[in-house]
Amino acid sequence: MSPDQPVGQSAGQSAGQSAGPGHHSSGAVEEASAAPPISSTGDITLTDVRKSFGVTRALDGCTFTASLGEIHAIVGGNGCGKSTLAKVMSGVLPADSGQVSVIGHTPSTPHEARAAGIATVFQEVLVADECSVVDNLYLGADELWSKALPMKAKIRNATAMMRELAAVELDVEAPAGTLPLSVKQWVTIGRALLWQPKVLILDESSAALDLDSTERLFAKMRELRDQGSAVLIVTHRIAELIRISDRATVLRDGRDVGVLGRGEITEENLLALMTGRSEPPHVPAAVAQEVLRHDVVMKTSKLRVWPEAEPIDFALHKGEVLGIAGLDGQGQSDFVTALAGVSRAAEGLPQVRTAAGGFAEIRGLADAAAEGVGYVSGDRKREGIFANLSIFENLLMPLYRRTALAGKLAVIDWSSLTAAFEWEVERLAVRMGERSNKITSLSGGNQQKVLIGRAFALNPSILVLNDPARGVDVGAKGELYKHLSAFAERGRSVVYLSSEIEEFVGFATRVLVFRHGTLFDEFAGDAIEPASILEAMFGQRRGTGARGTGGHGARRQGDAAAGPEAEEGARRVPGMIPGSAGLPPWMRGTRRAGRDAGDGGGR
Ligand SMILES: Nc1ncnc2c1ncn2[C@@H]1O[C@H](COP(=O)(O)OP(=O)(O)OP(=O)(O)O)[C@@H](O)[C@H]1O
Repeated sequence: MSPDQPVGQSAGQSAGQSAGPGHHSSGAVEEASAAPPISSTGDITLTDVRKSFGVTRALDGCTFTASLGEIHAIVGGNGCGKSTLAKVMSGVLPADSGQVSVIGHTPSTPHEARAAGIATVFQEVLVADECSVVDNLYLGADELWSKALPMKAKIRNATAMMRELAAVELDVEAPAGTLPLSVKQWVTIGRALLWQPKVLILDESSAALDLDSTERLFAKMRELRDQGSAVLIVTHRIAELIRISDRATVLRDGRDVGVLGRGEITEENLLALMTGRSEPPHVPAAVAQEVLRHDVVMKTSKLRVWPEAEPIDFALHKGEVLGIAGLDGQGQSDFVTALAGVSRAAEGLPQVRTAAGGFAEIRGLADAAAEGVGYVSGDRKREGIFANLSIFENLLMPLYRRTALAGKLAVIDWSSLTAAFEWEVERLAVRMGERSNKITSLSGGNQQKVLIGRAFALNPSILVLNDPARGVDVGAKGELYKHLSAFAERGRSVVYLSSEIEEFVGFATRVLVFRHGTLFDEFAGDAIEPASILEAMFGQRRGTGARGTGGHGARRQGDAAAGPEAEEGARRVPGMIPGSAGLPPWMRGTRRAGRDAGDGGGR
């Protein structure tokens, strides 16, 4: 640390000082208004920063100021330069020009940044799968204090840290590769927190976290802020951002276009600054009741996502936009991946209406593709992109065979492919350079748009989307809803799983809430409203009940009142450890309430 580094309000803790995991006690969740007043001194000051990648101007004269003791959001559309700004502050990328001062430092390497007390959690979940959790947590730490720390102490620290952050009892010596995405995300966050940073930068770090976990992350962020650190967050989850941020800086096309104070951070203001327009995104009116009278195009009968879960009788109608909600790990992801043929349910097969008017079973991806069922995953790294291929190939590869002239792969109809590419790229507003560039040259949100474009390009009759808008900016989300609604209005159907319940409002015609691996409640039309859906997710029935759902019996009536034992029993799944139902083997007896159980399927 340099001598002129401002000292945080708490703490007497210097950057890089090991606080140890035991230091990280969960603070009570309080609202942003409890924040200390923001100092006007620019503890973090970037002035007129420019950074280009070839012809792409990622930062084009960007100025950014944040203070110690605040939670400051960096917001903007996909590809506007947020991650680049985070990387410049973290010493990952050098600025081409402009001044960078982060608590008195201009780090030129990540190592320098870390030594100065700047810790960053990057957008992609960077975990070495083959290494243990403890090694992952201490990754990159060896040269400094952790070298002196005996392995036993590291294991103790790592166990305590994961217990506190992720609320799981982990075997921290086991390889991290088998962990679900949400727990891996906690490993990356834990790695940053081990340093008790003076500046913590979180780039889309709640994207893989469920509701409970996000609350724990918020508590941690507030704790750090109250201790005098600056917490900078990049997120597209507007509702979360409004709740947690003390200030927000909005970027557009590589420049800062406005700073909003606490009371000014509203979706309307953010959208106006991000897009330069003031009208909200167009969302067509719900056609909830009408659509339920349409033909059934997909159904399940007594399908069980887990062996001991209650069976699911479900019907999707022509023209429907069906939202799927639930706390993480309640079976909703297993359900939608089964619908799309990506995974198999424990019992039963989904059925889809065929062109001939009958129903065909979906046993796998080939059946799904043959019957026009498309799938978009929110976990693009694991289930979506081909990192070594171009943007063009990533969007259109599944079409190569279809468009091959005379049915031969060797003769590809490039002109129709190009037309399809241009159509999808334009309507999804993908911000990109050359189409031959690797897909990894795109920002995270733009990569996701390419995956969505791929699904549309296959012209499916049913589109199953598994949390597709992760990392997609609010403006582009509005566009996506518009395209999906238009798709449904043309007589197609949409199944849309989201971890952000606000996404359903004004978009879905019906929402099904999952709990304990089965349908728990249902909302349609005007009843689709975040607070009620949230209550249902936590076991309070507020909707019309899950119609057509078989055999919930007594537990359906008494779910909320049945008490912790009944709750635990209901979650028990064969092959899992009693008392930690829903948990894979790498988790031993747990205090987590099963809410954020690793949702291995489809994520
Ligand atoms: N390594 C790179 N090579 C080429 N272009 C890049 C590279 N990194 C970023 N870009 C481009 O710079 C622009 C800004 O990217 P950046 O990742 O900072 O955007 P972002 O605001 O974080 O977007 P998102 O919200 O989608 O994550 C984009 O157009 C992106 O394609």
